[in-house]
Amino acid sequence: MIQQLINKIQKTEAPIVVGLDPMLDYIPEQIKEKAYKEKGETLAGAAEAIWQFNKGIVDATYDLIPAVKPQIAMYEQFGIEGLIAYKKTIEYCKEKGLVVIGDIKRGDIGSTSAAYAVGHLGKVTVGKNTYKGFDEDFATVNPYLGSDGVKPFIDVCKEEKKGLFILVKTSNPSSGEIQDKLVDGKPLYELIGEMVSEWGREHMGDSYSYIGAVVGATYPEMGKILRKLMPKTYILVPGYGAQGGKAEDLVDYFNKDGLGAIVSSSRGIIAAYKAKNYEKFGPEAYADASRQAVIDMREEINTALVKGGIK
Ligand SMILES: O=c1ccn([C@@H]2O[C@H](COP(=O)(O)O)[C@@H](O)[C@H]2O)c(=O)[nH]1
Repeated sequence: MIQQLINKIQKTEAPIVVGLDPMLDYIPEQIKEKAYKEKGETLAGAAEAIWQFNKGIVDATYDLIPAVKPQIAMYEQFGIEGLIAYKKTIEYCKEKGLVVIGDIKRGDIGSTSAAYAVGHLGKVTVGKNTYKGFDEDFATVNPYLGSDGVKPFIDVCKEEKKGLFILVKTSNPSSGEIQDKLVDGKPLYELIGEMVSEWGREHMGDSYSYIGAVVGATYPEMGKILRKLMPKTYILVPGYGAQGGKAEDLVDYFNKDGLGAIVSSSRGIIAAYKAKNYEKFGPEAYADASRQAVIDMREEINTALVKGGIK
């Protein structure tokens, strides 16, 4: 799957993931009204609204991008109905040829991680039958329970030819409270980066490992260090746009081959119609605003890569 992701990045010339984080506040009134008319102001109504909203965005952007990253929390808040919308979104994105990165941030003791891995990336056996649960292509994993929490995900990825992005240095303001603490004289995120690189060495695709890392766009100095520490690791870079990450800060997350990083933006794309730059589109044309925001993000990143001597 890592090579498929790379091929799509090269084909679209867009090292970009669109984050599908459909908060009700971002969904235009006409979509919510229709969904509530059909299913009421209920969890089912909310789930219908987020599904229709996602569908509009995917239809408007799928030809420009390699991948999407649905954030499971935005669906889980609506209970089972929300999870059905999550699954429908995954299936639809795959039909459209997109790679799906499930932002699930799981990780637990070994036996529980194994169940998460099966449910999201693998197959479960029921009597004589086997079923795929959510069936994302990649999942995000929290490694802070240690290797027994990560290994079950790696085993399923090997079996299913899928991949992971393991949290190394997250984009949020307080990530340093834990992740920057010195352990044996080194920041914890560097130690985790070394572990991810080591796991990746044993699980290589053609040129990059299918065991990737998450490094936030909001910490470019650390991104530069981690790029060198994990040369064969694909880096998922959240925090672009709404959290303040800028294209010119991201050049050092890439390798000289122009690959090695994929930048994620959620609110900056899906709620673009609410931003000043795109307000001319209005809520009716929210999906066109998202399309324009993807085109602009691609241009910003590629221009920064050219200026930085990467492309
Ligand atoms: O370090 C991390 C890891 C994951 N995320 C997730 O990415 C999106 C960011 O949304 P924006 O609207 O583009 O800010 C969201 O789903 C986070 O849970 C992250 O931000 N930082």
